[in-house]
Amino acid sequence: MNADVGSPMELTGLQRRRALYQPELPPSLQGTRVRVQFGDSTTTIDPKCVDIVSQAFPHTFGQRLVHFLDPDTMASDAQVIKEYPPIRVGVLFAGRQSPGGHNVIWGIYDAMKAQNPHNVLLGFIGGTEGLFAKQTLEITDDVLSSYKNQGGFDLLGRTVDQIRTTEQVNAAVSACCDLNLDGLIIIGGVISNSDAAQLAETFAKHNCKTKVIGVPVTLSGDLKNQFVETTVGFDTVCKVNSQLISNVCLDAVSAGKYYYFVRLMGGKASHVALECALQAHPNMVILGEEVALSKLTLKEIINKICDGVEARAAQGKYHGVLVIPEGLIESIPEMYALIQEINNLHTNNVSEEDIPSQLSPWAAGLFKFMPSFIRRELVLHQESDNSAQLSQIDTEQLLAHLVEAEMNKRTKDGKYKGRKFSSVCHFFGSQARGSLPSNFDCEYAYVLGHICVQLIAVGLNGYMATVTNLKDPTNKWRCAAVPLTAMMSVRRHLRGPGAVPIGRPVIHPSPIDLKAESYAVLREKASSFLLDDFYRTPGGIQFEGAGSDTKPITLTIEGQDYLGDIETLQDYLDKVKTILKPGCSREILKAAISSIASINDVLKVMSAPLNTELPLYHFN
Ligand SMILES: O=P(O)(O)OC[C@H]1O[C@](O)(CO)[C@@H](O)[C@@H]1O
Repeated sequence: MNADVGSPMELTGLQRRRALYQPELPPSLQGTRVRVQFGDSTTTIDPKCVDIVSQAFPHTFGQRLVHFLDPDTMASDAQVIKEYPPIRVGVLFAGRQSPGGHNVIWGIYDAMKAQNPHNVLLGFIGGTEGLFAKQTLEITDDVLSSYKNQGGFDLLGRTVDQIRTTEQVNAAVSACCDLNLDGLIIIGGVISNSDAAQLAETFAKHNCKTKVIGVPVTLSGDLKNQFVETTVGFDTVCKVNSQLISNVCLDAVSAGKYYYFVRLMGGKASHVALECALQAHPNMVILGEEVALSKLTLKEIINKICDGVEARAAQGKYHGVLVIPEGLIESIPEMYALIQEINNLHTNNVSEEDIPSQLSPWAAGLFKFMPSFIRRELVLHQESDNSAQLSQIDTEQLLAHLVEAEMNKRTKDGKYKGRKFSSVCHFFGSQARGSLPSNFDCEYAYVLGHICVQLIAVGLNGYMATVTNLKDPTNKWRCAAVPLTAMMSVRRHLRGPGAVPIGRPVIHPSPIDLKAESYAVLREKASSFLLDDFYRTPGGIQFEGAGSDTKPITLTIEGQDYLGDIETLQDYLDKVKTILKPGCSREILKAAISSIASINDVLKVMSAPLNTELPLYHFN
């Protein structure tokens, strides 16, 4: 565990100002009389897995959905939380760092103190290992003061995101019993929330009083389903990465000599890459989900990139920006098969050094074809969910290396007559993950913290705190809670009726929906992105004034009533106001919005360079 955890660093002027930002609460959480309503009983998101999940979670499966009611909502069956006897709650960061995590703790603390000043909140220092070792820090106003609205997870730190083995689960149970906890709040992504479900089941089975609640916090944005719209940290990370990508784009076009290969952290799914591509408009983006669906081989991907380089060279352009998700490597069919073989060898305790000699002949052939740096990275020890360490595999360098080789070959064969291809590689991971959180993440996290405390007060176990309608202003957010088992499924071997479930039920990362509007928009723009250098500069995160309340494009596009929602576009319109004729009023802006007929029009406006004339807005 890191000795510096919990020791506040000196705050800069900006940080001190950020510490003063007070997130808002939606009406359903304001006041002392919070009301909840129980909705339908749940099964699981995959109807084929109902039996297997219910058997694995006999005590916590099938619980009902919970909704927090606005003060003016009439509901005769609403349960009013009237009494708040003193409680003791533990909280830990169980997943990877994600901006906004500290605000979950702040939200928990404020809600607990509002309920009963005698409530005690204990933070586990060092995440899961701190939980097993009962290493706690009592959260107080003083402790929190320099962590409000700040990035990082350094108030408590984290270690290994796993509470799974019998030994680990037993240690967690005895920590909660010894510390006499009424609630345990686990902050993290799919892995941590799956472990939270298991722990909740164990507590229920042993009639333990501790209630386990999960909070969706991961930069990857992949804990997303019919109940969870987005995760804490995704917005900030996409904003920071989009800024970095757009900086790189402007640098590329300025010098006209490099191709930048940018890999983005974000786990197996490509949510971060999709959002950043919609924000910054790089020349090319290759998403893992589309590669997996089309079963594109590594060679086909390289040819696709080289064709793009050639097409640009035909226009006299020798620069460009390619964005890929870190999960791309696993989506390439032959690489997936190789990684699976390596994972199986790890599971059988074969050492990193011995893995190459134990691969099957075809896998050994592919492994040998890889540059030595990739070979070294592919055999690294696994993540806590037994998958490859995606952050450690330099896929962008592999692509740059193979593209260069192919461009040289095309030159030699006389097919390509342009200038020599030159690349620069980047991996954007911790640069964004350690950022000051956006207003959206600050608020979302703080609200989730409040929900957790209400759930413990009602005595619920094995739930995740959720908020929907996030594309709208906070006063329209809908607070709720969903049983963790409702999000669980089991991977199946084959598609179709003969599919056999394998493995244990967990919450799986959700891939990008290739039928969704946001992906359609990206595809529609692909050829323009490739050839026109249609770069967009979203700039740095804004904390105050115009732009400070913008939400992820993917979130707002997928929101049901996006077109009718003036607030969502307002910040953007504030920015383009500078190009409108003098005297243009707010009413005219509103009229302009209501005249936007289709999503494509909206996106045309959003992607237009800021000095472009927008006839749509010239009303006076
Ligand atoms: O910083 P680390 O420990 O390499 O973790 C990186 C991993 O964590 C995540 O951010 C969350 O699981 C992944 O996107 C990424 O692969």
